[in-house]
Amino acid sequence: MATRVRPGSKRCAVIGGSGFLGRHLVEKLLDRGYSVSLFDIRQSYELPGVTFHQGDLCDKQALLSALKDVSLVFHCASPAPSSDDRLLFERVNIQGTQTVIQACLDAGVQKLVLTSSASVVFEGTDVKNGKEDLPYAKKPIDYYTQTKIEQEKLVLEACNKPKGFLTVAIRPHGIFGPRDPQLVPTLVDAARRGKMKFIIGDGTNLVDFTYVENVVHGHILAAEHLRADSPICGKPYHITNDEPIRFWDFMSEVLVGLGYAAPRFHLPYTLVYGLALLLWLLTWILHPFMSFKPTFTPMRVALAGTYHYYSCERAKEHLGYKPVVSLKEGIARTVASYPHLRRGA
Ligand SMILES: NC(=O)C1=CN([C@@H]2O[C@H](COP(=O)(O)OP(=O)(O)OC[C@H]3O[C@@H](n4cnc5c(N)ncnc54)[C@H](OP(=O)(O)O)[C@@H]3O)[C@@H](O)[C@H]2O)C=CC1
Ligand SMILES: CC(C)CCC[C@@H](C)[C@H]1CC[C@H]2C3=C(CC[C@]12C)[C@@]1(C)CCC(=O)C[C@@H]1CC3
Repeated sequence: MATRVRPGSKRCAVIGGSGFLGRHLVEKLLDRGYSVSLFDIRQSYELPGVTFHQGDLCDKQALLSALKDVSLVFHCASPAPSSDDRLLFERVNIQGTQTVIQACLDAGVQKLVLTSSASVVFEGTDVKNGKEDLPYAKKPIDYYTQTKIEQEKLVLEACNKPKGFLTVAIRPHGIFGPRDPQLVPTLVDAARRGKMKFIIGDGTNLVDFTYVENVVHGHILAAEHLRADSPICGKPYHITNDEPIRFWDFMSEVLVGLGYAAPRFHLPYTLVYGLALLLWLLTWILHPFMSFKPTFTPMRVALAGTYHYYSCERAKEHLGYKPVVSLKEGIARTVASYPHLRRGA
């Protein structure tokens, strides 16, 4: 076992720090006086105060050099859900997270903050104001979510006060903001291909979308409250904007803000879900001969047509969490950050 790093040291590591959330987290940590050891499979930027370590988190030796003299680790790396690659999710999110935990123990790290997902309790049916005591999904919506469940269990079970290793999991939902490679680009791509004319279901389903800076704020609060005498050790926390919005109103605000028309015509949920399932089956059967990625996957249809919003009361009570950017402001900042995705650009 390595020597423990001085508690209270402001040197931390961000695994997945080159990604969308990771980079916002790194930027805020620097603002708050931390120095950052960034570990990622790719380098996307350089900043003073950040030491970049390139490597795969399944490689313990590579991790160990990034964790030297670090007391606090944020683990926010994952393959993208859209990669739809079961073996990759298992290797990185499950085996890789075991490696991260072992490397933290070997390096004498004291605190590990995992970015989990509120979807670990979502089975494709309505969740209204879901609290952290909901059971994990027995039938998760996809392989990505299945491995996020296993990953969260591993990290929370690794919390060990006698060993001085404390863990906590943050469960954000529908993260959006500048530089997001997923939500806004997928939406705009669908709009440009004329696929955003329809509302799935009656359009009244409420959903959480969380501005990235609120997610970052939740992570830093969790790290700074993680002490042996605090109630947060080994627990998961929902972090949302605390402003559930109709899924289709959110999509419309982003689309209209970027100059596209809002969806108007309604289609029954079960019809679209059935079609998406059929399409998914067809792409699976045909995948040896052709590669085709449908826009409307069963997972996206379930997310677009059901209620899924979560209570962040526990985070408010234990972490003093309160969103720092409202949904309206978050949408305005996001829309302004994508001039290249505007209609006609
Ligand atoms: N975006 C969202 O709406 C939500 C995200 N989350 C969680 O938040 C976290 C961050 O997500 P987000 O920022 O959107 O994702 P990104 O894909 O933008 O960031 C993840 C980063 O991890 C890197 N990475 C992937 N595999 C490895 C590996 N084996 N070793 C080292 N680095 C690796 C990625 O590299 P590369 O790009 O090359 O794969 C990328 O730089 C994830 O854990 C995700 O599950 C939770 C809820 C909602
Ligand atoms: C084509 C449209 C019907 C939908 C376009 C937007 C979607 C790409 C996004 C709407 C909800 C998002 C979401 C995620 C990814 C992007 C969306 C499907 C996650 C699956 C990302 C990873 C998670 O942990 C959960 C997220 C839930 C919401």
